[in-house]
Amino acid sequence: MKHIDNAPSTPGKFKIEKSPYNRLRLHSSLAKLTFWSLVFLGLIFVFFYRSPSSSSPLPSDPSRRSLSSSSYGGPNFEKRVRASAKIRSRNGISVLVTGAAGFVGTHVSAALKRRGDGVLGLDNFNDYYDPSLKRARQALLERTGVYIVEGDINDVSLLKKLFDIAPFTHVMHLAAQAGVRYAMENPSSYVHSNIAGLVSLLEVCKNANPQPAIVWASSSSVYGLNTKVPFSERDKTDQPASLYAATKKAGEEIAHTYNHIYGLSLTGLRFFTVYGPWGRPDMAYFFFTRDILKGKSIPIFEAANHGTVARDFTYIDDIVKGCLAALDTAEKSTGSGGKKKGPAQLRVFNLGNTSPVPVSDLVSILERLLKVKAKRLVMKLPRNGDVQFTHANISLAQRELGYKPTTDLQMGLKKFVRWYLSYYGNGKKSAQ
Ligand SMILES: O=C(O)[C@H]1O[C@H](OP(=O)(O)OP(=O)(O)OC[C@H]2O[C@@H](n3ccc(=O)[nH]c3=O)[C@H](O)[C@@H]2O)[C@H](O)[C@@H](O)[C@H]1O
Repeated sequence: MKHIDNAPSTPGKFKIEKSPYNRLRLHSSLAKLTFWSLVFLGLIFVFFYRSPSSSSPLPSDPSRRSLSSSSYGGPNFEKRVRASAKIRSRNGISVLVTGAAGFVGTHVSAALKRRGDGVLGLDNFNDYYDPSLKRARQALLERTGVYIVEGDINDVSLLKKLFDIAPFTHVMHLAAQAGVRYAMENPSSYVHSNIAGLVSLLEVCKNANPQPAIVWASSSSVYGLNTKVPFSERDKTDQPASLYAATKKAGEEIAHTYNHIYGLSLTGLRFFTVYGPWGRPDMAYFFFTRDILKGKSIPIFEAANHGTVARDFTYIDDIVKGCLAALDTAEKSTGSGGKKKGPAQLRVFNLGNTSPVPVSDLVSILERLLKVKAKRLVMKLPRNGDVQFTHANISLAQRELGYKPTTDLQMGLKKFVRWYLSYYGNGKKSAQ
């Protein structure tokens, strides 16, 4: 390094001297300079190629979120992937869970692991909301033996590599750009994750041998401006009210295509406003809790003419049961080598609670649980993609999956608040 420090900083500072001795010295200096420059460049090259991309915070630009698959590999990586994906129970399944550091992904991964299934997580740890919460979920899963590979669903070569190492029987696809209102701020992130990401995952699944069965997260938002309640899977879903909803609806159509052409077994689950411990800080119940504790006012939306805005809030444990039942009842894909060999299963289910609750009642329950009066700021429902109400008809899921939600909002929020206060230290530390 000393030689580099001593080297002239600009070529103009070189003085060409005429004597053979000086020429020799010059040649020798040039050789040394070239040698140490190469060593230096080599070190820079090694540093950039070997250092894990995770050491730097992920950029928020979704097109730059994908991590290079060249940074994955080696015997240690493969060993971890294999161990995590290994089935440890009779009749168990091996599941690739995308979005495993997310809210639903963490709970589903833990539940699968608990019953002896093989589980490998995949997550890009993006900064849509506080990544430290995702890291805490990751630590939780690691303790149960679930390894989360840090990578993006758009990284086809990484996905292929994972399928080469562990021939998954199932994929639980939960990685997505969530949030209804954020779609107006960052539309391209929805296209990147919910459309392009889904397609790259399905491309890899269709070529895998054997093809896995896929269960994935659609959304109640596909019902959009529907006014007929409760929402049934047979209802039309051609009036999405947000880009988020439109990308989830597009996902359902893309699923149809891959089922039709390649024989992939696909099950879409329309989740209805899922809440609970380890939840998402961008959701109303979560940031209402934070802001009530801080004494900040909370905006409560109401529809025209003081119309009630309501949601069919669904507790996470009920959703997990629905996800596991969907995996357990999924039939095998029928294709192989990218070719369809026969008709394959294609399903869509509502996973809701079937009892919509007005947002103002949600706030009242939180006030009681937190023992703090909320500063309510009632305002007109902004035109930002929100719909006035959601209400699931779950008879199909009941019949086919044995799905039966058991936790009402009162009980579910009690569990959430208990977790919130323990995680954020009785409100002293608070969610971002
Ligand atoms: O079922 C889904 O598929 C979606 O569920 C969730 O969306 P939503 O049902 O809109 O939940 P969430 O934002 O918690 O707002 C809850 C209520 O509070 C109202 N709300 C919201 C914000 C606010 O400031 N004030 C307010 O009254 C608001 O009008 C609404 O009535 C997921 O975020 C989404 O990713 C997707 O999975």
